[in-house]
Amino acid sequence: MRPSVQLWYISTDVFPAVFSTKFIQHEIIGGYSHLFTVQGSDPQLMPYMLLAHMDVVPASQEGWHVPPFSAKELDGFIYGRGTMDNKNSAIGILQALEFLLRRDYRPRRSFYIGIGHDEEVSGHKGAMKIAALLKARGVKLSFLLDEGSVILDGFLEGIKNPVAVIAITEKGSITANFSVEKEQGHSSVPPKETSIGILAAALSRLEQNPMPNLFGHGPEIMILEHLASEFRFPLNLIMTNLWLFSPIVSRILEQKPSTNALVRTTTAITMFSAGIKSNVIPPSAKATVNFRIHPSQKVEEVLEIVQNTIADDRVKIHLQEAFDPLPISPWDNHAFGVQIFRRTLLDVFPDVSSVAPGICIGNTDSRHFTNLTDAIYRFNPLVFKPDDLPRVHGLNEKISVEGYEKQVEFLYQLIQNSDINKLPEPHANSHEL
Ligand SMILES: CC/C=C\C/C=C\C/C=C\C/C=C\C/C=C\C/C=C\CCC(=O)O
Ligand SMILES: N[C@@H](Cc1ccccc1)C(=O)O
Ligand SMILES: [Zn+2]
Ligand SMILES: [Zn+2]
Repeated sequence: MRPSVQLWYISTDVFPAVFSTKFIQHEIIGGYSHLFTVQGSDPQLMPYMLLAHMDVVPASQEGWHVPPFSAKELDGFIYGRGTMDNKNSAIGILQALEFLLRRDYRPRRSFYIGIGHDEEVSGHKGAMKIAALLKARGVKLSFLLDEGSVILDGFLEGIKNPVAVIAITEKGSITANFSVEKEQGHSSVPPKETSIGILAAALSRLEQNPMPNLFGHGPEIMILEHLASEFRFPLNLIMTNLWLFSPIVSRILEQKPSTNALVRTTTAITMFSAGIKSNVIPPSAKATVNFRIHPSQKVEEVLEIVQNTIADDRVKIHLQEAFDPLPISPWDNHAFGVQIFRRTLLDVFPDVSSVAPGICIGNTDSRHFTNLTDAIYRFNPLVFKPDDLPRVHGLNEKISVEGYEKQVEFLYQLIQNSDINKLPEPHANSHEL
């Protein structure tokens, strides 16, 4: 069935070579998502996949330097919702492919491009359907690359150079609805506790008692181990001796929200509603809490802690969505995807001094592809400074024109680098990365 609405930018007008090339098949999945199959010339080589999404979260009209859906350019930056998350990848992938095709490049290794339309609401109609279709076709992937981490610049005290962090797992998630019901009545004769008071106290206990700091129990410690030699003295000594210093380091990491997210299951009270009139005892109070689960925990363990912390059975818990952290993807010298990323980063980002494995603190469409490969990597070739992080889902999301060009260049090189059939022997130089 041909959907009635198609986004103008994924079209034959914008990407004429992509849409007219014989060895590329284009399909619309779930009404709006896109799947491109690029048939390589050598069927012996195992295919890979590039994933992106074109849907976005809402944007308020206030607080932006330019209207959030104008994509206006200001001082070398393109502003707009989706410029970092994740239209940059959706268009960047097609743009890189378009350039290669115009230069008559025929890939040797087949690959798939998936562009989802419902990532921000879990990807059940887009990415999940694409994954099911590929599975039904018997596809196995050598690796998959999606959004989820970036090149970090100035995030860690004591590291001078930008470092590429490639997420080898992503946190699990629980979205839980909490409610308290109590009898309605006249506010002149209030009970000792109202539904609002009971629920507010329970939520406050959740906030006041964060989940345990699990630094060292998951792959987050690998980030620091990989980056140890990047730190200036004496931090480098601390990072190379985490067996001794991890208690101090874990305390330091939990000070800032961005690094706190790496060391524990986070608790975010995101919605609250209650009350119907100023002189009516409220019959019910409701709240939504979003937990992002540390790689070393499971949904069940988190829920048990939640129950024990709330310790009040008048507070009812209803799960809206819950899934465990994702499996850990391979990270060693034989991991084909990692080799390709390293080499491509070396080609395109000479300033990046280190490539380290990390954790994606949000969730991505790639989590629907675990049946097709165990080598799922989440990485966008964008340089992030600390003040860029709040722009994702926030105000003034932007990408520099140069940054976007670098993203296209990265993908342009990555597609070509993936065409080697044998991994180069690791040599001293790439080892250091
Ligand atoms: C040791 C490393 C030090 C500091 C790094 C700390 C935090 C920064 C981590 C990640 C930032 C990267 C990406 C942007 C943030 C979240 C997006 C994740 C998934 C996106 C899914 C989506 O909402 O569409
Ligand atoms: N990617 C979004 C939306 C999402 C939430 C929860 C599960 C799946 C997707 C996020 O991490 O916030
Ligand atoms: Zn998002
Ligand atoms: Zn995203």
